[in-house]
Amino acid sequence: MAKIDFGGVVEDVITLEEFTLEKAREVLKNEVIAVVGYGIQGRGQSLNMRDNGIKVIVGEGPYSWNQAVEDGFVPGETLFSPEEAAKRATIIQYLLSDAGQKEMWPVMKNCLQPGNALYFSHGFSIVYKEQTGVIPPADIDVILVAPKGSGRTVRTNFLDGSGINSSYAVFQDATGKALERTLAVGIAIGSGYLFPTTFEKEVYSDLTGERGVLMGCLAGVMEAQYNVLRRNGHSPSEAFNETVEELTQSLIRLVAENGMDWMYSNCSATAQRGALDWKDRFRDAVAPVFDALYESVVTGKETQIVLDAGKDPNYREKLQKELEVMHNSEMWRAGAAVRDLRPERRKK
Ligand SMILES: NC(=O)C1=CN([C@@H]2O[C@H](COP(=O)(O)OP(=O)(O)OC[C@H]3O[C@@H](n4cnc5c(N)ncnc54)[C@H](O)[C@@H]3O)[C@@H](O)[C@H]2O)C=CC1
Ligand SMILES: CC(=O)[C@](C)(O)C(=O)O
Ligand SMILES: [Mg+2]
Ligand SMILES: [Mg+2]
Repeated sequence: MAKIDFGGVVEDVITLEEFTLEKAREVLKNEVIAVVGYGIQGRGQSLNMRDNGIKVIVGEGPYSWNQAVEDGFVPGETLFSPEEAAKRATIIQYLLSDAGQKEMWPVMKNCLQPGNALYFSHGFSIVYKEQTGVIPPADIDVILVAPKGSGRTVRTNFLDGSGINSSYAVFQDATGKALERTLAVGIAIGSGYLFPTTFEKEVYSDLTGERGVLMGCLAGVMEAQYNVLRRNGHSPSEAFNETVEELTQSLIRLVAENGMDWMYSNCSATAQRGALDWKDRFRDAVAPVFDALYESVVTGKETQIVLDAGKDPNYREKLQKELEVMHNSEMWRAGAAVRDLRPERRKK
């Protein structure tokens, strides 16, 4: 394992150089991998494995069956019902939605043979077992590889050669081969490197991150700034440009490239002075919200909300409506018009 110094803390990382794709193929050569759930992650991970020369079958219900067929999975050969796929496999990648994993568990647990590996991309089902009832038998491996990105990017980064990083963990090692299997599948699904975690650490950090900076907080602070500009007489295009477009088209790219101070040092002295002065005020204003969020994650309130929502047969429809409200808001309609004006889009 490579030892990498992360800001003064030395951590282990598995790189592609030490666990090569050839090694992953060797480890997996006698395994049959079933991806159960052809959603955003299931699709990205199974297509990458197939392209990497790994034997993979898909288990899916009516929801994304046609998508799997379109992607070249053949009913009765490489595409089955979730139950049938799980029965045929030695490594079962359980990639139904987290609520779906709970619902299907009574069926799924009867499909598992001694020596199988049950694989997750999230610690949800295992860590919140009191809520989900997902308690695997003792004679199988229970492993995790969690790509740190959308399943859509798991696929597009693979196709453009950039890869994605993932965390990995072993919860239960029944065969003595759990770690080797984990790393092999991690590389096979297209991870550029893998860093160790536990199921618990993964789920706590993931639920916090997506509710926080990555999605919830991001959308919230953008709305707040857009609204203040609009209330003070700025046009939608000006408010959107100053809140979102400049971030995604310019400044966040500099952060991605070389860090926050790099972005700051490529902005004006005026901007730097003000941003440095306001940064701590924003940090301190949201800190209590982040404390409340972490608490809500650890106590299981967040996962319970997700599971309760999943029980509602009309939930998908309701979720779609909520996203439509966002889509149809002035801010994001202004955004669509701004995006259409990007020079590279107008050329097409
Ligand atoms: N979406 C993402 O990019 C990421 C997802 N994950 C994790 O990967 C796993 C899969 O997530 P997604 O791909 O987002 O899932 P998803 O929400 O797209 O659902 C995947 C599939 O589950 C099936 N499904 C949903 N509810 C079901 C039910 N009640 N019974 C039977 N099947 C049902 C559907 O057929 C769907 O195709 C989850 O554990 C998630 O937390 C991890 C990293 C990122
Ligand atoms: C993409 C990802 O890793 C998330 C945001 O945690 C998720 O989709 O659950
Ligand atoms: Mg995540
Ligand atoms: Mg997540």
